[in-house]
Amino acid sequence: MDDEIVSLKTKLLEKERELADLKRKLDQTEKGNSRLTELHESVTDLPPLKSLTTLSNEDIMRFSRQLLLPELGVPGQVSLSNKSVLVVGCGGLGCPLAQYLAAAGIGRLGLLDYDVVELSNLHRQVLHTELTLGQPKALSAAGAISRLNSAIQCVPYHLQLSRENAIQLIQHVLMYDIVADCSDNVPTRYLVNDACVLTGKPLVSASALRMEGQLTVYNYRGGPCYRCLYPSPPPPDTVTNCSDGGVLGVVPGIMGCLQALEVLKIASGQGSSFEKQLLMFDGQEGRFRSIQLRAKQAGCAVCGETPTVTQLQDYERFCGSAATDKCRRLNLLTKEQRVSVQEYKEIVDTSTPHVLLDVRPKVEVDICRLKTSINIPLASLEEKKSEQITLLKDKICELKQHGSITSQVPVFVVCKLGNDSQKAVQVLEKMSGKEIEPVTLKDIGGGLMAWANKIDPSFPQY
Ligand SMILES: Nc1ncnc2c1ncn2[C@@H]1O[C@H](COP(=O)(O)OP(=O)(O)OP(=O)(O)O)[C@@H](O)[C@H]1O
Ligand SMILES: [Zn+2]
Repeated sequence: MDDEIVSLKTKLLEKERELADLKRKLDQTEKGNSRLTELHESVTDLPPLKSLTTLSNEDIMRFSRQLLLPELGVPGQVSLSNKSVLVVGCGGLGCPLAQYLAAAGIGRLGLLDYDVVELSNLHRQVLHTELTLGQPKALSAAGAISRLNSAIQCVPYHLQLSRENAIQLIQHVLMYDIVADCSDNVPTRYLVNDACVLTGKPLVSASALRMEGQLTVYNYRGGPCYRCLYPSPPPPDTVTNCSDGGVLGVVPGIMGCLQALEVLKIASGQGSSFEKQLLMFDGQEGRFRSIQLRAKQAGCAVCGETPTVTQLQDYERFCGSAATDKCRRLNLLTKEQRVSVQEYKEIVDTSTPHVLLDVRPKVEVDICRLKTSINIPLASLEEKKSEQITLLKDKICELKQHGSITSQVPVFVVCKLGNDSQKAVQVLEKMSGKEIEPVTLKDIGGGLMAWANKIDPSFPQY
């Protein structure tokens, strides 16, 4: 009976989570759509980008150092001031990109982001500050940009780019000339690509993770689009983002600056160096490499000769993952194999003998850990590293020797968010009764961040 109640409660919790996710999505779309309408009503008041042909004395003074470049000169600078750029994502790439475009005198900047500024953003998202924590990133970035150059038109969009609003945003009302993809998830990359192909805009795209970065210009002067190179999305669980893999702030800084350089070259009429090339930066080695990309594909679903994608799609379904990097939640186990953090707290409070296995990489364990845990990173478990497995064997042995457990030892597995720990339970299930003694395995749902949120507010979040 008790089991049935626990299982029903777990089911209810899962459904409540799903419902909360759906509500969040609905809320975002509704807010996004109404904001877009409001915004477009307000931006119709913006003066059209002037078809300037000369520079004012103030412009000459402000831009004097770049005006001296024969590659730019007065015609290039005038061209910049007549161009508009939509920046998708005001994070690690979008901040430096927007900063340099504004400083260089681009005519109009659209700054789009659905998220708000968090403390963990400040090491790399250099337009945001301690004073703008909690503010929408689009507004925080717009404030910083306007302080840098009040002459440019800066349009903040605090909303999620979606299939419903992308074409309208890029093509109608304000008409952006160039789009820069500074987002951090695969569905948004396909969405921005398709929207650029359907509206005929060049797309300057970059990414950064850990110590590495990449940059390409898509859909420009006969070059390939993103889909020409990646016709189908990668499996969702092979994609790592900054909050999982980490990133050194200066790496997106470098990539965002390179993106700005290509945007400025396109906007000033010099063309780009990367419409058929992929630039790769390795910050550890301090090395840049550039490789030739495969050409535009006649059979490409969106830019090919007989396209099948003629309007925007459901990209989350296409990619099998959310268009944000916030809520990737795997569901690999049965409810019997999982406990909530509250249930685990009871195990601790009642001093029930058990092993707590933390499967995060060592760098993360060095940041914070639960005192009683032992650490075997998921990768070591998967590789069955004997040294590490011995740690677990010894711990199981210890519990048995103390005589506190006569049946199978319960092993609770934890990680940061409750995804890797599920994979670890699957690996350990196969080892139980073979490489290790038979054990009862339970995953701690939501991981240490759920522990910090729901049980112990003094536990660090990262
Ligand atoms: N579809 C989208 N519409 C609007 N903004 C988006 C969309 N997809 C991603 N973004 C934004 O792009 C930015 C990507 O930047 P970055 O990865 O540096 O930031 P982050 O998501 O805050 O980082 P972290 O992973 O550390 O939390 C984020 O601010 C995110 O909100
Ligand atoms: Zn294509």
